[in-house]
Amino acid sequence: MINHKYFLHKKIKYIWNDELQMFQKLRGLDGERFCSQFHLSKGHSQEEESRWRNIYGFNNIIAHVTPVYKLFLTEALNPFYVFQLFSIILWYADDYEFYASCIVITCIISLGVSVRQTRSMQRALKHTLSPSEVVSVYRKDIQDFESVTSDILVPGDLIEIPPSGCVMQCDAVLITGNCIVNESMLTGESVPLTKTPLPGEGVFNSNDHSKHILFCGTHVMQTRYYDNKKVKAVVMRTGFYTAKGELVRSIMFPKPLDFKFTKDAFKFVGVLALVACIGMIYTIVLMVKKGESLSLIIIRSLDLVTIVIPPALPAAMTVGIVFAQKRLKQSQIFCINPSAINLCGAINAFCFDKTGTLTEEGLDFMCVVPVINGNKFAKEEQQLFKLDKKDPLLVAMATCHSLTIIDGHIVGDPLDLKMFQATNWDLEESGSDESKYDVMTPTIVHPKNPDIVLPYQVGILRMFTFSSKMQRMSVVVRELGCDPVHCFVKGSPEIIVTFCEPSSVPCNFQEVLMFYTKQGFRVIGFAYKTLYKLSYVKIQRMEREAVESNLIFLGLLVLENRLKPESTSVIRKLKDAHIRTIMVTGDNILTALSVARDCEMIEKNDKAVLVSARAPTPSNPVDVEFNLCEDLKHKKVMLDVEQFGMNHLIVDGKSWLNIKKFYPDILDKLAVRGTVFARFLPEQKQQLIELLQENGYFVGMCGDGANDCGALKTAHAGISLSEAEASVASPFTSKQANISCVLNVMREGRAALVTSFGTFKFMAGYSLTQFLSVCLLYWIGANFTDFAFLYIDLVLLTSLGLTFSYTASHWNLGKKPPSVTLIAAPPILSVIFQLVVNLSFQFLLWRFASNQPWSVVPFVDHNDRNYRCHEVTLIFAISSFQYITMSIVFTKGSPHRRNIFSNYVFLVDIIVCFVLSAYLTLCPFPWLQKVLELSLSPSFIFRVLIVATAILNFMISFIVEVIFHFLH
Ligand SMILES: Nc1ncnc2c1ncn2[C@@H]1O[C@H](COP(=O)(O)OP(=O)(O)OP(=O)(O)O)[C@@H](O)[C@H]1O
Repeated sequence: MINHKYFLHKKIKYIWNDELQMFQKLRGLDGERFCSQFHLSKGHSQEEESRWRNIYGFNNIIAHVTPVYKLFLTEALNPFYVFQLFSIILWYADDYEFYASCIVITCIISLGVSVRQTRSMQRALKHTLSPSEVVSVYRKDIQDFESVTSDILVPGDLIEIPPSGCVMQCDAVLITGNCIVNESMLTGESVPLTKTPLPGEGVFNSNDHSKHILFCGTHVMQTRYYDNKKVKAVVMRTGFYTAKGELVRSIMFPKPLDFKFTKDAFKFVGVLALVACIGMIYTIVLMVKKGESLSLIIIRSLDLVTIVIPPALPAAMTVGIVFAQKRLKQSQIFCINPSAINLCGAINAFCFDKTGTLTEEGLDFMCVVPVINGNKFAKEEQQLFKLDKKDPLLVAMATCHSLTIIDGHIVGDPLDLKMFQATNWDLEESGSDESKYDVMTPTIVHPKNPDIVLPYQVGILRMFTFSSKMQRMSVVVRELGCDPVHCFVKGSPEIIVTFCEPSSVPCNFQEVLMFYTKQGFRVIGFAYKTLYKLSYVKIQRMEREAVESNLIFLGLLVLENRLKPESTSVIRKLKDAHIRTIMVTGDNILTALSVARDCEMIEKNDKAVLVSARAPTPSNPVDVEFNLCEDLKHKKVMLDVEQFGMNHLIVDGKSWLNIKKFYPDILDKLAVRGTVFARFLPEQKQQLIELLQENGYFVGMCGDGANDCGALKTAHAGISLSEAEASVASPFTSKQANISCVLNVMREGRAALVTSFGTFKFMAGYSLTQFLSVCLLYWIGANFTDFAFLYIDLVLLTSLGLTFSYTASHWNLGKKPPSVTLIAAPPILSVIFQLVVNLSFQFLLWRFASNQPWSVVPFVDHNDRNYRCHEVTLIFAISSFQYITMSIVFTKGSPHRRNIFSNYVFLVDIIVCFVLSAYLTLCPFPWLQKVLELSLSPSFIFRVLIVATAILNFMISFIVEVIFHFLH
């Protein structure tokens, strides 16, 4: 047994590296190594395996359900409860026994609730994790496969993937055979993918070779290998180091979000601590002057600290998030990182993927445009049966895809599926009848209604899968009984022509391409070449570059990709809310522009300006052009983005790359003004999001495919449209397959954010006013009674508890009357009143929300600090005066002094209230604009309600005062 120094952090092991003299994160076999090493792997012997297990541990992802006592202890040690404990001791020492006892009870209850919540979350997570399965693993020592449970697997093991498929229990590199997998857990995309064996040469890189990796938790639906040989894979990562492990870790330990609001909240708590210090000094000076005992001075001054810093603040601020998450779940939107919900409320730019997100996943076949006579486009053809069955373009469409048959149905990429259906050919997977071929092929295709005498069948011998980064895929095929093999390549037309002999590309290629893309069609290019005397083995060894070179251009396939019906209205609503909408897509720039116009991202009368940039040359040191898209031929060269005013800039991936490299000073402007970013590679999508974030935007991203993963992860709020309930790709996953989930997420985000703001203000205002009152009372030689504290804190807490879920904030406190009969009345009245007010506020909020979702938020403009400050000041003022009024009635001081003071404050209270109401409703000049803007929104009603609540509370105070007067 090897002993190694290590520590575990969030389920990941960090091992001491003697050479580097530092701890290093443990990795699987994804470190630096050659691809050939995987192919040469012979697995482990049992002894080797136990040595590896000593380092990597068992291959299981276990989410433990922590015992209650442990959870209780862990929770009790959290600073909030430690602070509470300190306060409770202090209160007991200060003879506030009853109050302290009540707080002990509430603490125990709230501890119990949070322990229960954590346990139910842990149990739910545990249920989603599947138990270990039996796998067949190769043993070097016995030179054969043996069945073992998956939890003993270690990196380097050679395993067999069963023909009927399985759920992967580890990350493994495929070395022989093909696998059809569903990776929705990983990418959100539920289209079956074909995984092919790792090439034999080159340096292994887990990102670049992801098409050859079977990821843990993904579903292998079927495997393929010739002659029923075993499909083998080498285990690369196990346990929490795998893709599924990463997902579970991201649920268990969500990424802390760097949100300004949280930072500001912490800063504010710092300010409160400062206020507490000032209070302490004030108390010490005051009490020393009055000649109080040392113990009393210590207790009273520390007491102030417990008042100023509200210990329940962090807990209270998350309540809005909990409710938002629940409601999101009801609308089939799942969230694995709840703290991202608050961030959604601050989003001011939203990026959308095009295909499958704004437009339908499925496509409609429009036509093909074949090339004839060497290099001329023929007329477009909509009826493919008119083409000869051996026409290379038709054969390319029938063979160049990654379709497969599962449960008797042809499945795969929607584009491939539509293209194949249009050919009216049949697809057969290799089965019993493999004798037809000199070598066995996994898939054959042939025209429907085959010619019995001279059947025409084509076998697909090799496939290079589609990758967004390469924008193409290719196949090597051979006609049954014939020698030559054909290589067919299909992909984005711009890329395909770069691999073609220039003489085979029609000279009007750009014009024809533009003709279709301008109308919003999705255009795919085809090319091919023929090779002779290639054995099956040679074909299997061919490099992708050898297949995809010196090609002959075959023609174009035109498909229609319709807009989803919900897209336009959602985009319009986002624009109404002044949220920037951006399209970032892998498709052609003109197709993207046309879709952007259709969904009104670029409105009818708006101008779109195409930005194209090339590398500088000595004669042209700044080669950047800005062309108005309506008239591409008329080149309008300008160098300053500013000159285009509010026009929409559109740019493609190539120009973006050049701008990034050669003209970085205009990159920021481009990101800020750009509306359509087309032909973007997955990493460019991510770069754009990062750049927007650097420019101060809170960015959301909605996408559906594997090519959006990076962007979804980087965005503040990534929403993945997927059938899976959770994917590692993004914090949010929506089962609604359209972008209306964006509105839901943002609405809930805004509501949660407002609740957090409100709760924060309430808690801070509450503690500050209590602080003021107590300071005042110390000054007049009095303090709250035990019951007064209890009443203030508990009534408040009760009303808070009842209304947390619904309201942003509330500022009213009850009033303790002098006679026993009236003691209960104001608190009950107050709670009922608060409840009614808040429920009606909630009702109004949601009523308005459904009609005009974007006006519900008081903080429409988050950057307007003045506006926020004013609001805080107002509410502080109201609550302070109310609090002071009430505090005087509760004092332990002489009734005489209390009365005089009470009446005096009461009067000031009413005057202030009147002034504030007038200020709120009439609003002087600098505010007029804002108030008018807000007067239609419930936030205005909310303000009126606050004032009304305040007035009613004063009226209650007044009645109590009158009764008090009569009683004495
Ligand atoms: N199955 C496929 N085979 C060959 N080429 C394809 C295939 N699917 C897409 N392409 C080409 O590759 C390009 C890039 O594809 P990618 O999936 O990155 O983006 P997209 O689907 O066009 O758009 P979006 O990013 O909006 O989803 C496509 O525009 C198309 O020209």
